[in-house]
Amino acid sequence: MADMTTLRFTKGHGTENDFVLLPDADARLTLDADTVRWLTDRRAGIGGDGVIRVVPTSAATEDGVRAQAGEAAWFMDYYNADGSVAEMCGNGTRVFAEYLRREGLETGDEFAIATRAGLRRIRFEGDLVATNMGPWRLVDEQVATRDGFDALVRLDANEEPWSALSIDVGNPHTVVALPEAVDLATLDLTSAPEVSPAPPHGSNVEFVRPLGPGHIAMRVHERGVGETRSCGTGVVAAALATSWWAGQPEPTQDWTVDVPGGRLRVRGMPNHEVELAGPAALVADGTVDLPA
Ligand SMILES: N[C@@H](CCC[C@H](N)C(=O)O)C(=O)O
Repeated sequence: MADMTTLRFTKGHGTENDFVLLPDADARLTLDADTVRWLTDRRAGIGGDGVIRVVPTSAATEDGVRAQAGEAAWFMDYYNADGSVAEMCGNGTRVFAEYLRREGLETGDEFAIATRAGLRRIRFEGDLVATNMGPWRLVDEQVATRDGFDALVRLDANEEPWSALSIDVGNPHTVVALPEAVDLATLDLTSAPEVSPAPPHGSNVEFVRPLGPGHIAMRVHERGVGETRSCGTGVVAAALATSWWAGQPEPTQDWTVDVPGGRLRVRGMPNHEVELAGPAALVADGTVDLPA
């Protein structure tokens, strides 16, 4: 359990991917998996897809995070609902940035935040928050270049697997090109899709349906969570995969990605980087007493 019993929290979401934010300016909070699971429980706790600890970058325990302290004052310490630690969360970056500004911890329209996947640059753009998601890479470039796909995914052991592409955007993703005959809306994502070859650290899995030029719909099964109503890194991976399959390895147009919780924009940037833009909302503040 954490080393204190009453915690302040803020609840926020980005396209209904929802998080419990825990301020920890003094870096006194140690989160274990039980505490995270309890906080994210939608019946017994507060409820959320993940927990974000808001902590000074200089106080992070990981060397790779502390190394970002010169450029980013605050570290987005991210946990999935099952208590596992994740490298990155695209929707989380916007909610985290919105929180930092509301609390006066950052004051400009542009600043950087620290994540386990490296520095992420934030830009406020009207009602939207844009995050430079950094560089991305194909997990198996050789196979992906030759075949367009490098993985197989199935939801049901009795069905034929679907072709997929593995992309790393700071965290692992497997994007499925859904056959036309399959209805995206009625896919059963209640259990984790089977991915082969099995990714060494698991994978978030996205299911994509093209809707028109530069426009796709997506549903996602998140590693460490289950189906969520949005996943920012997943949206980026889905746009990159669709662009790749269309013969455009570096996206030159904006992609609009519809998810059950809303709409996000993906934009190719110089130097093989990609930007994600969308809304961020802080909806509640309170205190919570952790069970003994
Ligand atoms: N919802 C996030 C991704 C959160 C982490 C993910 N479940 C993982 O384990 O990699 C997003 O918006 O990117």
